[in-house]
Amino acid sequence: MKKFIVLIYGLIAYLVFLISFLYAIAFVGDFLVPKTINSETESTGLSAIIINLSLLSIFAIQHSVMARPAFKAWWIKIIGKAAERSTYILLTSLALLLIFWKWQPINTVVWEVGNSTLAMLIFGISALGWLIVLLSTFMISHFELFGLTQIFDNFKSRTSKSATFQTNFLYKIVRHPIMLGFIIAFWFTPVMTLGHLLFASVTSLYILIAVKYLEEKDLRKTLGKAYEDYQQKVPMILPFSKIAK
Ligand SMILES: C[S@@+](CC[C@H](N)C(=O)[O-])C[C@H]1O[C@@H](n2cnc3c(N)ncnc32)[C@H](O)[C@@H]1O
Repeated sequence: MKKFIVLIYGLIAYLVFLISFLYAIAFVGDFLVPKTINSETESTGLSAIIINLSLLSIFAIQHSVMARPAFKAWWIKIIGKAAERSTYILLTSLALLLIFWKWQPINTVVWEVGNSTLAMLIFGISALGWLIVLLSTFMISHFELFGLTQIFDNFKSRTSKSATFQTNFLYKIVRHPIMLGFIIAFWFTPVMTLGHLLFASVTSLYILIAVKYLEEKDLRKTLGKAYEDYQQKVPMILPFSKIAK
């Protein structure tokens, strides 16, 4: 019975992730959904900036703290190994939905591309960014990354194998294609408002810091020389850049 509950819980977490991921595309792209990054302004000036920075900080803290091995080791004792990743995904998705819900648009235009062909091209590049994000998750192990492997293995009383270290496909070009995809998706917009610029700048800065000082530190600890060699050969986030580290 407990295994069945964990299975349902993990499936719900994955569903919430799918909703938040699809909503993120429409939110950042400013189309289709009722509330986007450039919706009607509710508050202005400093209060909007403070609210938005607070929302992004909640996400950053949740996303970074819960991903650390020490936190995971402690948290697994409480929640159980099978449900750990699903819980992480669920809380990450809820933190994202909170951003979308409470985001304070600041609609001063920073740039606007008038030429419709160029605007479509920029929009297309942003869509490519989202596609890179999604495809890269499958290159690592989509179902393990989102906790599905763990809940199904638990249901079938099998031991889950952790995802293997990937150095092929897009991981041959950069070490963090998922993050590169996000950066492309956030920056390529035909209409850049101050609110969108704040969102793109803060998230990009967070990505760079989290990847360099948290994720890679953990990966070096776990994988040792194999990861150090990978760092020497493949650039972190900027494709074809000479300095890998
Ligand atoms: C959200 S994913 C992001 C992966 C990577 N930073 C990226 O942008 O493509 C985070 C998880 O991927 C794992 N990871 C990072 N690089 C990996 C690789 N080359 N192969 C397999 N797993 C990786 C990390 O250990 C972490 O559990």
